[in-house]
Amino acid sequence: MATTDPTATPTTFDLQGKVDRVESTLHESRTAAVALGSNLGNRLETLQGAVDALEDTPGVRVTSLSAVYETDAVGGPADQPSYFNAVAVLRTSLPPQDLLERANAVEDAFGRVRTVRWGARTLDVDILAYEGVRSDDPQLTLPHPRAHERAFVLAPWQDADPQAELPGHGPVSELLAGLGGPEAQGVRLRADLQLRLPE
Ligand SMILES: Nc1ncnc2c1ncn2[C@@H]1O[C@H](COP(=O)(O)OP(=O)(O)OP(=O)(O)O)[C@@H](O)[C@H]1O
Ligand SMILES: Nc1nc2c(c(=O)[nH]1)N=C(CO)CN2
Repeated sequence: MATTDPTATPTTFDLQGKVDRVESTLHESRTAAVALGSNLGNRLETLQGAVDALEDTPGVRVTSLSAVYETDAVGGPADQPSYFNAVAVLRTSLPPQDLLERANAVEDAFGRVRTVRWGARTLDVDILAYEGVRSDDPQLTLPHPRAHERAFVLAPWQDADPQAELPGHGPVSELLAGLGGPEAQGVRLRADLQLRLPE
């Protein structure tokens, strides 16, 4: 009888997973750094929209924002428009994989089309680091495998968090200095532009 009783039928509903999520939302908050880039459309509006969308995510709070940098495109097809790049520092209770899913959803919401590797895009959202987590999973490599060699990442990251460290590589400020500073890679501060930290 018990097997036909609907109140006693096993279900695929993942109650434990749900409980784990609620628990993590309530109790655990970690620091993550996220790189934002845009070289198509209204670049500033898109970066601000991405910041707002991240802040609107349950379990995510944007705690610090960099200045806006205009940067020469690195890699991909020649003659791409320049990028606007920025970095947001977050406190989040989302696990890394959920944060990546949200980052990809925000890219999609801003019309990101994936065709050519490193091709022009309305919006790129990369997770630079998540607390001290190290992972070589190709779906989510942490820290970001190319962050240490990219002035378009390091210069805004240093703004948003002057004490930032890239796990396994050292202080962001030293990595940036080691590249010859922002200008050596065509990274220019746009002091006339600013992103707003959500209220
Ligand atoms: N730290 C990370 N942040 C974002 N995506 C990552 C990360 N590690 C691995 N990935 C994976 O990389 C895949 C390709 O991402 P994407 O197309 O945005 O690359 P890209 O930004 O063009 O290049 P790059 O990885 O050099 O910044 C994503 O589908 C994602 O699963
Ligand atoms: N200047 C600049 N170049 C890039 C960027 C970027 O955000 N800025 N993103 C890339 C893939 O993530 C590839 N090249």
